[in-house]
Amino acid sequence: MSDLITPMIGFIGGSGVYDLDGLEDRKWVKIRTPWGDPSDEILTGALHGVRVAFLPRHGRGHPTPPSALNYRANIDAMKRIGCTELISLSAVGSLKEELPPGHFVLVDQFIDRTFAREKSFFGTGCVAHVSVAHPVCPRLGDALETAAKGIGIPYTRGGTYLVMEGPQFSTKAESLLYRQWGCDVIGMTNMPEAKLAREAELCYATMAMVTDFDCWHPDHDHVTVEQVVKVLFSNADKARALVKSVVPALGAPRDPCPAGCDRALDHALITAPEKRDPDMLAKLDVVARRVL
Ligand SMILES: CSC[C@H]1O[C@H](OP(=O)(O)O)[C@H](O)[C@@H]1O
Ligand SMILES: Nc1ncnc2[nH]cnc12
Repeated sequence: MSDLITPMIGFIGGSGVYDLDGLEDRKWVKIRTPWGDPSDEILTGALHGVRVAFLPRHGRGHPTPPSALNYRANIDAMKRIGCTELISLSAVGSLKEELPPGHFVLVDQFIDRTFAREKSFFGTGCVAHVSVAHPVCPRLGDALETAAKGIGIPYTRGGTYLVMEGPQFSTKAESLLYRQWGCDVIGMTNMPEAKLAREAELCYATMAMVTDFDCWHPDHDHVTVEQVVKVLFSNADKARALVKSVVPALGAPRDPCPAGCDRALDHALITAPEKRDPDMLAKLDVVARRVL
């Protein structure tokens, strides 16, 4: 029989979600990582006795744009503080008429069009290739779906999130192309975040919260921050309600992830032990501690 895991639920709050209310024993904690500093201190506490950690992705007050985020430090810091699973709360544009502003999408796939970011904890001195064929943990998806249904949030289960580099919004030609590709929503942050969560063997899921129709839409010739912010704050209130509902559902001691997210590195390392760089291994102390 395997040892049970006592979960600590990590939330990465996107645009509009800079704090969590209702936590017992609230404390903002500074975490340093071998990859540099995360976006901000991490808020720790408990909800209904379940340990929770929260990181505002862009920092409190939103000082950091998507391309300048230290995604490696963010994921490492969340694991270092003890998270066993990560739930991202993200603002997105909609690429489908049937996903209007205010709608939530439990995305299950990503197309990564980012190009100016560090995308892996591994590299020269310790090479690893993990599978991201299924980047979202279905167990977290089930819990988020039940919570969304329970509190009456309009949602869709399943969808593809196109991750663009930004910070500018898309051109109309790009937006139309992504629609042809069958993408559902568009944003700037969930890659390489989801890939890094997989490398760090953390279960990961995103609740994508639609703020606007991207510029493909006949009624939305331009996306503007003003337009986005109008919807952002009511979405953020729903997201905070979602957190309160999903945490108790995920809090019980559990078996290892049935989808294997927490064993992603089992067959990923390819560098021979005698060729591994000790400095690199030292940096991987938390991310890859189970296999090194
Ligand atoms: C303020 S709209 C653009 C911004 O919002 C999304 O970020 P996040 O996923 O952190 O909510 C989007 O990806 C852009 O970074
Ligand atoms: N239309 C859009 N494009 C990219 N990122 C977004 N975040 C919110 N709306 C967006």
